[in-house]
Amino acid sequence: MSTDPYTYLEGFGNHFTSEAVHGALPKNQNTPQKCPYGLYAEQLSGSAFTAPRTHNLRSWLYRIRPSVVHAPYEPVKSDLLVSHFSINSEDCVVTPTQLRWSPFDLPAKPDKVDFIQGLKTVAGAGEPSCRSGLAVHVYTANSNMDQRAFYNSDGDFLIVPQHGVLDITTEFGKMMVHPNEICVIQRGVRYSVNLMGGEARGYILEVFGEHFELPDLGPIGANGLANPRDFLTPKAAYINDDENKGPWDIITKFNGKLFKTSQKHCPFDVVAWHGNYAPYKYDLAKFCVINTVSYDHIDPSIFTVLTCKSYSPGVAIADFVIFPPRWAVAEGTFRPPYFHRNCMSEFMGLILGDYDGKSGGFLPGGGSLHSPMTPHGPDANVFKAASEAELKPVRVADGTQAFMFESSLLLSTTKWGLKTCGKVQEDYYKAWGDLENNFQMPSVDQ
Ligand SMILES: O=C(O)Cc1cc(O)ccc1O
Ligand SMILES: [Fe+2]
Repeated sequence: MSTDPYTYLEGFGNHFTSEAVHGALPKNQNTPQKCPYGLYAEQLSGSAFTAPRTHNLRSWLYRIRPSVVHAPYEPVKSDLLVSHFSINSEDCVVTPTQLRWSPFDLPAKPDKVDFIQGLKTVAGAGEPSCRSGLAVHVYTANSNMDQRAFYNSDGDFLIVPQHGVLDITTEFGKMMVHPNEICVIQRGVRYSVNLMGGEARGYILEVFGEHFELPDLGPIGANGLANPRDFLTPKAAYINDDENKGPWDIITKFNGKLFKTSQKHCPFDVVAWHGNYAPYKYDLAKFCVINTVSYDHIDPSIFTVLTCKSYSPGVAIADFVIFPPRWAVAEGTFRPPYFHRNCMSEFMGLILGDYDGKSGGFLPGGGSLHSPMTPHGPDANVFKAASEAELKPVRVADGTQAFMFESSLLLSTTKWGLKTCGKVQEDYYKAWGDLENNFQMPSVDQ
């Protein structure tokens, strides 16, 4: 069990209420003439005011000062962050080549790099101003954000820590996120990340248009996969300026570029809040795994934790899929991932251990990208071993956690991702080179 000093509100998409001080939420209304205890009321919208109820997201924050009390914004250099992936963009390259990255480097000491300074974009599609598309980033950091806070104006971040524990202070309260947990911090929410172990590395899926939802369960029924009650949202917690003197830097990613403003007061001064637009975390070990109990390899969509839907039924802008520890029992079946050519883009990462589709080269903190219609599948060693394995029930993936960001969009790779990071394995294609011609012509008398 990982240690977490904080307590949370349980449930996915609930209309929560949370008070750090009893009586701080106004009774029966959102905007009273005077809020309790002299607080200011502020609404944070996550959807158009007029979005249908099923998709309407907003929270009311009751805070010591409204967020608007700050200096003008100024640009901050942020060359390695990319959010525009058009074919003409100077920042990115398109290639159908199968790509695999060795683990991304942690910052070299004595450089001090915090969570935001350590963000680098690997791939993506679309762009935020038209609210369409996604980006895949990695973060590598070795210092706390301290009195720096961040909010993303472009989209929601689904953060997948691979190494190091993130102690995240948000406007809504505090969350501790360990490797093998994930968190979602939505567009507009302010937060600051401190590192429990001194260093951290992980992956981020950013979606520009819509928000993450639990996948529909169809014939699975009402239960299973990621169960709603296992999602945890912070409880209201605030810092009063008297305890923590400014100035604070507030950084935002706005249409792909970073901007900074400063303010004298702490942004984490929300004494109470209510609503259904709030960050959350989820422990991947709680995933209720469903799979075949008879034969054949089931498509990895059966392991979807969260999805960001497009307007086309059943087609995701991005799915977050995991490959959790489980029993493999399929009879008469080639059990690892099959050879395939997918109309979707598949970016994969590894949190812990190894992945049953590859016999080496895919390591924790690294990644891979298989683009639309680009062939891929088990490497030659995995194919041979799984073709000959005795098919008794076995535990697979114990002590491991691989994941996939799967998108219906074609991902471009950034120049940093393809070249500057220096982590692309040029010989990745050789993983399949030893797959032999095993064809045996039937003899004429058969
Ligand atoms: O390519 C991969 O390793 C991901 C994947 C896993 C699987 O079990 C089936 C299809 C698929 O794309
Ligand atoms: Fe695949």
